[in-house]
Amino acid sequence: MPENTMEKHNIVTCTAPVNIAVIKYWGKRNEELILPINSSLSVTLHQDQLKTTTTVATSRSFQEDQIWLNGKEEDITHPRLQSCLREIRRLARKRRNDGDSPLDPSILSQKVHICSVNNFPTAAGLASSAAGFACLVYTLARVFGIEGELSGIARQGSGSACRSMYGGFVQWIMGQKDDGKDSLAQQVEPETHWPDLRILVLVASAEKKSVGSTSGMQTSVQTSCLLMHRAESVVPGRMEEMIEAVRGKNFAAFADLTMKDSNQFHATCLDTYPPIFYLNSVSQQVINLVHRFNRHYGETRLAYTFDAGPNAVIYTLQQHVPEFVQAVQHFFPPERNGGQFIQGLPVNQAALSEELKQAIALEPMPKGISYIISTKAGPGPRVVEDPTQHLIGSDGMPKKTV
Ligand SMILES: Nc1ncnc2c1ncn2[C@@H]1O[C@H](COP(=O)(O)OP(=O)(O)OP(=O)(O)O)[C@@H](O)[C@H]1O
Ligand SMILES: C[C@@](O)(CCOP(=O)(O)OP(=O)(O)O)CC(=O)O
Repeated sequence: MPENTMEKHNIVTCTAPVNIAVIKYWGKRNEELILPINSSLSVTLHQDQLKTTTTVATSRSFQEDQIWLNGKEEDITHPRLQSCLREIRRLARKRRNDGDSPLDPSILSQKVHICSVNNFPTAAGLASSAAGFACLVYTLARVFGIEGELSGIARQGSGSACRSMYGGFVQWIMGQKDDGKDSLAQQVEPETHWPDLRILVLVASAEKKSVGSTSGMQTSVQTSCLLMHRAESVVPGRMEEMIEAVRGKNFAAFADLTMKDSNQFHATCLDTYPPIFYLNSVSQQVINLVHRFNRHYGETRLAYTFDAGPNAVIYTLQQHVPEFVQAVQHFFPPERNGGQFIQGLPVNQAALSEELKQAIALEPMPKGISYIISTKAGPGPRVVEDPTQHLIGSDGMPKKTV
């Protein structure tokens, strides 16, 4: 690498959030463009707890495009990475040709080095592909001087990634066009809209999952008639109801829809042939716990939702968090000397009443849940201004600490 590499390379670092859908995306009508068979809606989680950080550098001295993910070099020829790179370079070229690019035009002929880390387990059903591709597209756009709508490009990395381009409450409108130009994410309400909403990620397993979302939903589209019914006759109405519940901060309506939609998504997995099982016995116990907790109080105080894995994500209001966390600790007793059971936003101590314990009445499952991440709704992708945070060093390679 020549000594003057540093002067010559452009470098930008950004972070992007995870999102957890409350109306699920499952099934594509176009695999290559990643166009869904139904609209979906999610909450963007706060980056103080869960985030991807990505640095992109360009230099005349780089021989080829390269990517390192969590310290390991990955295959840059992956079609979805190629789609994102191609679309960003295409837009950059268009800006240059239109004469409105602020950039040194030579950047368009330069190769990129991309280095990315997730501060949570990759491919464990914690939506790493969503944060990962949102961060990649956002960072590339900054490097290549592109502004404006980017969710349509993030979508081509991973469908759910388009929703991570915005903070707060976000819908992905499925669109109708064959070229996908109208299949975009849109913010419904910002992260400040519902300040007492809390999100708890119950990590049941940080193992890599058995059936990935991409192949799982392909088999579902091919074999499940329940999925088609869901997409055509159930989701359109639910989207409207969910937007209304979010806008009105109606927790009971939000929570009931969230649970029903998660259950229907897992029902379509069971209706897939051969069936796909993402929930395990711990997930089922969490479902029971939530319903019994709600029944005891005669109102919906908690909602669960599960993506393509066994980890439960709980939506609740701030005032119910301490008691729920106590209940989880009681029915899933953690390892004595295990690490911190509750990570993220601090949770106050609470007493667990005998009445509630008896109402829940589950057989305890020791170590069923490894830890809980406590978080809330948060903002969309951000540029990191501090140059010491770059993941790529002055030699153009990932820093040793990455
Ligand atoms: N920081 C990142 N930058 C770029 N790509 C990433 C990043 N993190 C993850 N990915 C890509 O996403 C893949 C994991 O996606 P996968 O859909 O299997 O799991 P998931 O996103 O954790 O779960 P799900 O989306 O089903 O909730 C990785 O193998 C990698 O290709
Ligand atoms: C269950 C889900 O999390 C599925 C996410 O699927 P992906 O976005 O990971 O799939 P691809 O588009 O094939 O990359 C539901 C959701 O996030 O809406």
